[in-house]
Amino acid sequence: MAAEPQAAMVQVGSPGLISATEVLVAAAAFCVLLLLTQSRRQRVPKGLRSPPGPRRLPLLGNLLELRKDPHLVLTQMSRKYGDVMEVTIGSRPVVVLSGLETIKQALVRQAEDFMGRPDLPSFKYVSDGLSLTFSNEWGDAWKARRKLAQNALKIFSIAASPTASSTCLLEEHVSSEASYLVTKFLQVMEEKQSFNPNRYLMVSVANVICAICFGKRYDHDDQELLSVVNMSNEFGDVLASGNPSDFIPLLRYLPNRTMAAFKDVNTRFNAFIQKIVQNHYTTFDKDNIRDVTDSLIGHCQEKKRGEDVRVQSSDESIIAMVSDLFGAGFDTVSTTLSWCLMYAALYPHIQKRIQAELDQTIGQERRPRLSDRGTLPYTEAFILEVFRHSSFLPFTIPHSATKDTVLNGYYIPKNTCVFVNQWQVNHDERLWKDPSSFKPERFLNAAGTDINRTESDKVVIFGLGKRRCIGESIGRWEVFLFLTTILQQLEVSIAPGQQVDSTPQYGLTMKYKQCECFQMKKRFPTKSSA
Ligand code: HEM
Repeated sequence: MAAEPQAAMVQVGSPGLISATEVLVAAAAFCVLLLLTQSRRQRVPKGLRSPPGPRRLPLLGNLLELRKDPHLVLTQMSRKYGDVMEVTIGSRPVVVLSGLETIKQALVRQAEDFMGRPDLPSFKYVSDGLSLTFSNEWGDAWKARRKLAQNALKIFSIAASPTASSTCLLEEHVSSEASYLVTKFLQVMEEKQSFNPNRYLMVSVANVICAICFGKRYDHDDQELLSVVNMSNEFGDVLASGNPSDFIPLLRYLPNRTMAAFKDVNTRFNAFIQKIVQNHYTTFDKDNIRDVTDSLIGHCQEKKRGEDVRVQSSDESIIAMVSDLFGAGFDTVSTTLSWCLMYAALYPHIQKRIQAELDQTIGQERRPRLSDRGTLPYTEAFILEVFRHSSFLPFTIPHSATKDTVLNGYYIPKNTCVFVNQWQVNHDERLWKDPSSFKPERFLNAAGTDINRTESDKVVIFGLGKRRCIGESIGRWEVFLFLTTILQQLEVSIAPGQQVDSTPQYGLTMKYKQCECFQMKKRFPTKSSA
């Protein structure tokens, strides 16, 4: 017997079901959308093509396919459609870039064309739309603000310390936080059989960026700081590439708990930063610039007196810049370190090799220094492999085309949203032998004595080009110093009988499922902590 046609299910006029008018309106809306999509496609200039991509459903586009682990799904699709492909999320076309060479072509060689940010609704909530990172602004004023933030950050982190020229402020902050962290881990181990180190990692790393930006540190039990660092997951869920609420306009008008929670998180986060910045304004002394916040306030006041209106920064934009640096500065570094500890625990033989290198090069008489970088090739190779294998930032923050442009022969109209798949590059079989295996030695030269720079340059985790992370050096240095300080003193393992699930959970930064399953043990009896 033939199946009943779908339309027969619609009981015209009966209460609670779809009325004939509604069916007609829906059909009309569908046709308009279809026409809009068609007209978009017809706008491709003669001789050019739109990027290829999978078939899409009306209204939803490819949303259903991208619901879970979009970085993996898009990697799979790129094998079929190539390094420049187009998917549709809701009704919005998104160009997805894969392949190291294609990504370099877009973000480095055609940097101006691809340096924009899309006007996604969630991005507008961050710092009330003034964020350096998420606002869809990239003109001269924005470039000047990015430079300003970069300079302030450099002066209060990696530039030589004014008190001790052989070191820098970052080294001072990280060394003391890392030593405190080791003591804290050991204290917790005295009370528990096993524990979750990530809470302590997050506070220690947050304290480093707090010291740089605000000139202050918090206690590990400080409730205010804990509530702020705990917001990072809520940020990461909404700001991750492909969040449906950003792409389906209808969802914005429905009661939407994720977006409501996101607004609330932003309000609380802004209030935290605003309070600190206000306090800096009250105690500001132009002859004693204490930290990044002071430096930005000083610049703002100077510009108000000066005539260079083009790069003037408002007080609100200062709060936004500080929020960006603080937000970007702790979640990324603490997530890297939490992956480092997970890999060290999962691969004890690799951990032992790092410790042998540390013992041989540094010994136990002194703590690791930044100047030890370059003398610890295996440790450096391990960190590179953690970046590559976890690819915990699977996509950069979404980009957008700043003008109509052409990439690899494909036409990409102005304002197209662009996803850059870092995970794909770091697992591309064309670039890596056995990409799913965790093997730090892939980054060593044949003699095992140095990093093979050709290999290390293929890892993409900080983005590339004009939007490349402005905290890259700080991030790399912090990870090195925290990790070496921890592994020099402690043996990290998974408690016997405990199950760990190290599957990354999709987000702006991917984390593994938190567990109270780590054990740490002192490697040597206490010696000097010089
Ligand atoms: C391991 C540590 C880190 C990683 C893996 C990382 C990675 C990234 C990535 C992938 C982006 C986006 C690039 C793009 O959209 O193309 C980014 C942007 C950014 N990062 Fe980082 N980051 C790290 C640490 C830091 C630190 C420590 C800071 C500040 C202290 C920082 C500040 C920023 C800022 C302000 C942006 C926005 C740049 C822009 O939009 O122009 N990051 N980072």
